[in-house]
Amino acid sequence: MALTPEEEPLDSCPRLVSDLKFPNLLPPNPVIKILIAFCKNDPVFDALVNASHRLSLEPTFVKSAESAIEAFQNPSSGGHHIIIVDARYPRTMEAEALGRSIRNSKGSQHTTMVAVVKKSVFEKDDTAVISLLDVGYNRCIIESPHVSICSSELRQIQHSLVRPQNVISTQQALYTALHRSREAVIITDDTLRAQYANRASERVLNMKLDEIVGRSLNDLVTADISNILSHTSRYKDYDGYLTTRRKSQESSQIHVRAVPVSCIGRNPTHLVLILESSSSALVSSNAIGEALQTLPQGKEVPRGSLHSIRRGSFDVRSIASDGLRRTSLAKLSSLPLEAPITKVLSLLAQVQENCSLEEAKLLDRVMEFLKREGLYSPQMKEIRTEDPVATDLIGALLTQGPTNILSSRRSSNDSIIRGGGRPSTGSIVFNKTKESSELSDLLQTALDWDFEIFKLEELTEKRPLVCLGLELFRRFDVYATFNCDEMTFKLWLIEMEKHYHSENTYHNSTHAADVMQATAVYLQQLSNRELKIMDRMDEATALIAAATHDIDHPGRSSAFLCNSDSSLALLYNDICVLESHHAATTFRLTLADDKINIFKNLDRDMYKLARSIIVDMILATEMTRHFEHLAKFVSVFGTDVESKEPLAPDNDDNQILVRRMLIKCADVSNPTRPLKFCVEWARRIAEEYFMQTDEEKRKNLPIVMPMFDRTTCSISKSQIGFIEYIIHDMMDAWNSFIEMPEIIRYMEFNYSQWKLFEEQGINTLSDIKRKQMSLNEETASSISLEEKF
Ligand SMILES: Nc1ncnc2c1ncn2[C@@H]1O[C@@H]2COP(=O)(O)O[C@H]2[C@H]1O
Repeated sequence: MALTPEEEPLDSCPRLVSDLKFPNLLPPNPVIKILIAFCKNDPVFDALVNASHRLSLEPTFVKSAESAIEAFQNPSSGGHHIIIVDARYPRTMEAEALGRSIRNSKGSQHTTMVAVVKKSVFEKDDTAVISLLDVGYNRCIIESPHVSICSSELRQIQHSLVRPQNVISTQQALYTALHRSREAVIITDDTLRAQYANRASERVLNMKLDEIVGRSLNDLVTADISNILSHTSRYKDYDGYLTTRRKSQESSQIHVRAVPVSCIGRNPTHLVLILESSSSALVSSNAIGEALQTLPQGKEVPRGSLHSIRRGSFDVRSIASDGLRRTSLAKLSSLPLEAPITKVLSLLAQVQENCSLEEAKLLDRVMEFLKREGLYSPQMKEIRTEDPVATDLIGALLTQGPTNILSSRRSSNDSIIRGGGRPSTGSIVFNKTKESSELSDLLQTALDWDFEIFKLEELTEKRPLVCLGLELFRRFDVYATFNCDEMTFKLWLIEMEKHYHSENTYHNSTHAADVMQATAVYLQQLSNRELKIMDRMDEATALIAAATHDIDHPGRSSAFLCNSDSSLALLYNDICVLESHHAATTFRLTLADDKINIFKNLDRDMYKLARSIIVDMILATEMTRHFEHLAKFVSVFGTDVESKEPLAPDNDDNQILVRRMLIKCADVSNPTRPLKFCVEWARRIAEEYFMQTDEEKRKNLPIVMPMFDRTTCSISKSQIGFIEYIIHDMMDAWNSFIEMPEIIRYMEFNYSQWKLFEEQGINTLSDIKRKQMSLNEETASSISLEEKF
């Protein structure tokens, strides 16, 4: 039968260590090295040498105190387990001085020092022996010329002194492990006074180590200590929650596991406390944290392996590894709960274990931010603009839901809700003469960035969407991709355009046609690049989304709809009201009539795909998530214009980012168009904003953008702010992806012109109109903008 390590004879297992119940950390270097410092080779010396050979020790011999110190301190010696010094002749070998020097040398704390003394020393009195012990010798032995006596002495020294020292020496490695441990560990005596604390406990308790060690647990946490002791004195682990007494911070809940340990005797002499605060929990899912809070507190748990001691950690697997918790959390742990952000938090928690207290505090703050909603959404206060018009505009664009009543003005007029503008139901009959050659000439330029959108509006009597749509759908093979005839698309476009409100100055079908045209130019540019970024289905769905992205827009913002308790705001719970309505209207109208159902020939999977792309793209035009979309795009594709090799979207997530960015850039492309278009769009949006403010005043509603008052507003300033805060960075990022430097050139030129206008006092709508007339004259006399750059 195999013997257990404890039962094996010591000689056959020289590295065995007494009766520790945990797996031993084996001492290094099983060969025991012995340094024998004897000034002369007499029979006593010979007997010791023979005995050390008999015990397979590795001896080194020196003849003086100096050479003994040198040999001991020599790094190549690798350290000696035993030093035997001849203390019989103090004049030739100063044993006490040598002992002192050795003990003062680095690395001697685990070396056993033995002095050989004359028999007469023992017989007289023990003062000489005590002096030797006092300077650091562990043992004094009587000189003997007999090998067997020396061998017996050495064997006893080896067992009673060297081996325990070897075991103790390995504690250094265990303390290092403990000190670097992720979990906070505090070891207290049996009265719960801290005797040891590792580095992680600094973070959990927010105290320095020297403030923790020596303190009673009562001073460190709020806890019913008697409750803990009542468990641990009966050799039961305690498992529960304590509240920290954090310095200059709010106190927080920590999970504690107290494990009683007995170092001497039968009763616990120490308690090992394993602490974990919520911020360093490995699994930061709130669901799990809450689940834990609901578990029984201060529960007695069976004593067990090291594995079960680790249960204090919020690691799902270790939590689920024991009794009650296994049953209650088994389901949770088997669910795919880990989100990417959870992994990030977990990695940061790991970093936190090995950093300074200051760094750990900073990481705590970082982790708090990461746990918040809307990671990419800037808070309004972080956008600093001196100009109130820009503040108004950017604030309104980035804010969802009803206007904060405290931050807006109200007029005194009492009135009720404004209904959405009624879509015109007139059928589309083009003026044959206008439609003819001029129109077809214009459509030839359908993919030019300086496409004359307002000329198309005029030629089509404010119905540009159908004409341009048919042209672009043809160019991008949309009919083939959807396996659907041109007539269905024509009827569909007519129906969609009918649901744009022609009375809106900005959000009408000309804006839809303009966004669709920008989308087409971007698609064309992407397909010109070597990279296969968009397939035919991507192109078709992008054009369709652009055509309908503002359908049935009431000419008022979502905030207005929320403030006026409109039915749409009620339907969509004040969330993403308009964009949800545009997407829903697109599908509701399209599916309602087979004659216009452009999806009718797609199989179910294709239809689902097309629908999800279109809905996602329309929703992406919602401005409250502008910075989120932009930041995600930049984080994947960067903004390095110099980089010649654009990154291809290599997965579905990245493909989505490109589509969203594409429609967003098309939606607000007006500041990147030639100046005369840019100015006209600015005039149109300003007029729409003014109408909203007029109505808000009339109806005593909160005023979403108080600065957009037709009597006082500076349109130039609003455009400067819009370009600075919304357009500039987005177009930079987009240009670096698709390489269309003209959008940057136009944007920069337009920006400089708005600055000039502002200096010249060109601010109001009538100022802008006058400016437009002069711009048109300039164009007529063919002064190209390019020449002006
Ligand atoms: N030139 C501009 N000046 C100010 N705001 C603009 C301009 N162009 C677009 N916008 C705003 O940006 C928004 C983008 O989404 P919407 O089309 O819903 O509504 C648009 C306007 O509110």
